[in-house]
Amino acid sequence: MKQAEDVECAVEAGANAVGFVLTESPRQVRVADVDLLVDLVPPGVLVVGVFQGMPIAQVRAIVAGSRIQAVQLHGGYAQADFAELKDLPVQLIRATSFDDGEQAQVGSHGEDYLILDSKHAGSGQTWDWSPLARTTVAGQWMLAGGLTPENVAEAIAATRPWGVDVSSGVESTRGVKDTGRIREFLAAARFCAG
Ligand SMILES: O=C(O)c1ccccc1NCC(=O)[C@H](O)[C@H](O)COP(=O)(O)O
Repeated sequence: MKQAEDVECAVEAGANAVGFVLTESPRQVRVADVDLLVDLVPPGVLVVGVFQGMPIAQVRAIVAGSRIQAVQLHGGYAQADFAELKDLPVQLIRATSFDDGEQAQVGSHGEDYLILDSKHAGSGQTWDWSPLARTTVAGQWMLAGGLTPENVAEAIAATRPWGVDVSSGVESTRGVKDTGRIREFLAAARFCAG
């Protein structure tokens, strides 16, 4: 999220977490801006910093000097990278793509949460979730990748995730969030959660 009104909308609509992309992207936010936006996030809603391809020492330096409460690492971060952050007072989220037959395991890299995503983070591309319907992934894992207000209920019913994560599906154009779609997405997802 980049705009105050988007953060406020997500919080009001019942999001459990809000994410800030700190990696090169049309959605990138400066660390200083995250610090301002965090003031809009009440206790109980997790403030997530999203990273990809950044050396772990740099991730660590950014996180240590911020009010980020959880670090979401996309792509090829190794177990050793997660270990580098273990002493920080943050939760760790590992985001990876899922291939049929793979043993997806929450915590295998030392993470607290796992995101099963498309091969292209933040692209809005859907992927074949059907193998997940035949697999039990234990623990706190989230489905992501091409979710929208229109398909999130079906995706939850098919894969039974612990949570869901969305970016493109609640935008009007790439990098521009749409508060109406944020509300619609959260209403649909929360309805499924019961
Ligand atoms: O959003 C980005 O530009 C981005 C860049 C680099 C790493 C991660 C990024 N975003 C992550 C996400 O938006 C979500 O966690 C996830 O990939 C789902 O994205 P989407 O398919 O757009 O809903």
